[in-house]
Amino acid sequence: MPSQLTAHRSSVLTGKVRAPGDKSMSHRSMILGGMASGVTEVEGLLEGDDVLATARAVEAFGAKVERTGDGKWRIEGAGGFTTPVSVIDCGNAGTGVRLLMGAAAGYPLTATFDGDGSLRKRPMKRVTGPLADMGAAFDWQAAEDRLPVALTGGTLKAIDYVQTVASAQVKSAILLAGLNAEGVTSVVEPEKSRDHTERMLRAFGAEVGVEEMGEGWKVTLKGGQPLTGTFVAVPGDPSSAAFPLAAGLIVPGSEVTVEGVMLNSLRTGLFDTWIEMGADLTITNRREAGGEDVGDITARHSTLKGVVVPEARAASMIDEYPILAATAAFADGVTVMRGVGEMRVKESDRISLMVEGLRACGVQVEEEPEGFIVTGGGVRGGATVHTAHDHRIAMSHLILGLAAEQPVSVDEPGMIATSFPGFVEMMNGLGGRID
Ligand SMILES: O=C(O)C1=C[C@@H](OP(=O)(O)O)[C@@H](O)[C@H](O)C1
Ligand SMILES: C=C(OP(=O)(O)O)C(=O)O
Repeated sequence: MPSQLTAHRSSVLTGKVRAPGDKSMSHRSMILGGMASGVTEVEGLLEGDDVLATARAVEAFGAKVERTGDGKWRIEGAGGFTTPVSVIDCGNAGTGVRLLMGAAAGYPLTATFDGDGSLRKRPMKRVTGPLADMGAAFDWQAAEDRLPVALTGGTLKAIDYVQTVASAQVKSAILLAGLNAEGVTSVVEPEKSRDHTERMLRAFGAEVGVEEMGEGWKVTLKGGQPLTGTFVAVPGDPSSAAFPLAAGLIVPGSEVTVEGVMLNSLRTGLFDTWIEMGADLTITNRREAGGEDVGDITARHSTLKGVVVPEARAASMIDEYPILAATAAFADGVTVMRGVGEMRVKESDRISLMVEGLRACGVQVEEEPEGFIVTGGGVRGGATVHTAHDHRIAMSHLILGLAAEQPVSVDEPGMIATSFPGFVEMMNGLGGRID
């Protein structure tokens, strides 16, 4: 991958593509496969750097992990994790490290978790706090709340945990630890976050309870339930499908179809928002695959208008605000994105980097502590955008560049491979010009 990539104004994008496998489900299939007894076969796994780091981690914890074909993996779990011989390096993946810490906490082992420069800046206490309440011990190696950290797991007690901000990573870490805790663990969320852990736990043979509570829910899990290896078919990632679809919406004359996209309603907030903005987005061939709703999505070039995104929708599209902001730059009027303070603790401070990048491209943007407001109406481009090691910041600005007046460049494009290997080839195959 070159040290910089540049997107040029492109004429028309057309064609059908398949999104890479869902990142959330791919991490979970590896981790649950490693915790389970017996063989788990996975199809459609996202072979991005984040998930490959999780695969290596699961192997280090004692499972046999083998690639058997394109996106096809076989995991032979040992029915639990054992002490690894070296540091567990989770690379760039918040999901990987947080879920792995939860999974590891319930076994009698010691492990040190680390990650790259971006992951070392992200808060970990949101997960280690509740895990410590359950009985795990944490020793911060450099600074409190930051990787690297050494975990000592063992006998855990169930907790009842009430989240203030909905986070699937926190919920999942607690549930995975709860699997090996004494008693019934519960997690209450103010709004519903993605439920892939709950669904996959059931597929591996565990019972998971769900009780509706206002806008959110309470998830319960009894400790001591064994997991048995199973078959997991991973559908296409809606968070990745968002990029070619966005290009279809903003490049005049375009029609882009992404096939096999997961349509779990806890992941589709962006598509709802685009439709409210007037996007010509159609879903066909709805079906069920791998325990999830799946469909093909077609995006045609559209005249978009600005909207106020409901704050309650944040959890269902938290990773999609950067690409929403890029499309909002081409809309008529103002798009208001609030209640998204969590964006500041992702691979980068995504609010501040989107504000900086869009402004450099001539877009009017206002920054708020927990959100940002984009005034659309055309994009000049003609800038090199700093991505701070963040794949979604890089891809969002490259898509913006396909419809901007002047080219848009991004630094550190190698990070795109964490979630979307083949992104550039896919976009160019549709008729885009990224080089
Ligand atoms: O559980 C998951 O797979 C994820 C949860 C989200 O994070 P939070 O739980 O921190 O909101 C999301 O941003 C991340 O990309 C994937
Ligand atoms: C936030 C993301 O991932 P993670 O938290 O796993 O690093 C993302 O992919 O946008």
